[in-house]
Amino acid sequence: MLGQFAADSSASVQSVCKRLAHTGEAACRSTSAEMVIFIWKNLLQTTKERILQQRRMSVYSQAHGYEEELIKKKLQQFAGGSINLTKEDNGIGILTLNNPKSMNAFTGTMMLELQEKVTELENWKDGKGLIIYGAGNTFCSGSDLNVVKAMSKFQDGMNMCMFMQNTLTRLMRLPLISVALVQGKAIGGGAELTTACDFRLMTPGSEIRFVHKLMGLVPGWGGGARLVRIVGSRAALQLLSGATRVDTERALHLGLSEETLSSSDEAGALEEARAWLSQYTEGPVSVIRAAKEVVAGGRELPLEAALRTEKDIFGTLWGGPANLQALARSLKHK
Ligand SMILES: C[C@@H](C(=O)O)C(=O)SCCNC(=O)CCNC(=O)[C@H](O)C(C)(C)COP(=O)(O)OP(=O)(O)OC[C@H]1O[C@@H](n2cnc3c(N)ncnc32)[C@H](O)[C@@H]1OP(=O)(O)O
Repeated sequence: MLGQFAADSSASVQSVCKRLAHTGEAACRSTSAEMVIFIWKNLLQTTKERILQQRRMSVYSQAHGYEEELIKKKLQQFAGGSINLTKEDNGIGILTLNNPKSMNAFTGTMMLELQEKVTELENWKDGKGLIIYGAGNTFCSGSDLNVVKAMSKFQDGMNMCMFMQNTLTRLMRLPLISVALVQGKAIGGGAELTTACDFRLMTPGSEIRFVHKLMGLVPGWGGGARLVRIVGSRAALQLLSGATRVDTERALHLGLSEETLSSSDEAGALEEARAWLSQYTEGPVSVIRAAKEVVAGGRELPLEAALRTEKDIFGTLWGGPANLQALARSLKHK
C-alpha cells in the first residue's frame, strides 16, 4: 500500500514537474515558499483527480453504505498468496493469481493486491492488452473458504461484495483488451473473475463453474450480471441454478469461451494466449485503447450516452498521428 502510494506520489510529482516546466518562467519568479505551496497545490489536485477518476470507475461509495477503509483493514488480517503483474514491452500485461496451495483461492491480502494492480493498470498509458491466469496450471477456486467463514457477519459480507465489485468493475473498464486464460478450474469467485475480462480462452480439460448455489449463495462479485450479458439470461440462469460444470465444449457453444487452446502446460498456454491476443493488440496504442473504450461504452451505457462517448473517443483520434500516417500511406483494404 505504502509502496503504491509512494509510486503514485512520485508519478504525481513528475506530472507536477512537467507542469512546472511549462510554466517555468512564472515559477522562476516565485519565492521558494510560493514554490512549495504551488507544488503542494498541484500534488493535491493531481491526487484528487486520480481519486475522483477511481470513484467514477467504481460502483459503490460511502453514499451506498460502503465502508472501504473498514473492509480493507479486515482483509489485511487474512494473508497469503500474491497477485503479480508484469508489463511487457509489447503492451501486454500479465496478471498472475498466485496461491497454488489453495488452487489460487483469494485470501484477503490477494483481494487488496488485486485492487492495487488494477490501479497500476489504470495508470499504464502504454498498455493495450491483459492476460490473467493462475499459477500451477489452475485458474482460481474463488474466495479462500477461511476468509468466507471468518467474514460471515452480514456487514462484512456486504462490504467484501462491494469491494470486489468495485475492483472487478474497474478491471472490466480498463482500456486494455483482457483475456482470462482458464486452465484447470475457475470456481465460484474464480468463475466470476473470468467474466470481468473481455474474452476467455480455455485449455483442454479445464472448466468454469458457478458453484454459489451449492453454498447457499448467488454470485456477489458482479459475475451474475456480467454472465447474463455474455451468454444471455436463459443460459446464465441454467449455469447459476444448476451450478453446472461448463467444460470447454459447452463454453465454446455458449460463447463463454473463444477458443480451446492446444497446450495444457502453463508456458505453452501462455504463449498461445499471447499470440491470440496479439491479433487484436497490434497497432498504435491510442487506436487499440480507443477501440476497447468504444466497446466498453456500448456494452454498458444507454444508446445515446454510448453514441456521445463514441464521438468523444473518435475525436481523440481524428487528425491524430495514427490517422494522418494512415492517410499518407493511401492504404487499400483489399
Ligand atoms: C462465495 C464465492 C464468492 O466469494 O463469491 C466463493 O468464491 S466461495 C469459494 C467457492 N469455491 C469453493 O467452494 C471451492 C472449494 N474447493 C473445491 O471444491 C475443491 O478444492 C476443488 C477446487 C474443486 C479442487 O478439488 P481437488 O480435489 O482437485 O483438490 P483439493 O480439494 O485437494 O484442493 C487442493 C487444496 O486447495 C484447497 N482449496 C481449494 N479451494 C479452496 C478455497 N476456495 N479456499 C481454501 N482452500 C481451498 C483445498 O482445501 C486443498 O488444500 P489441502 O491440500 O490443504 O487440503
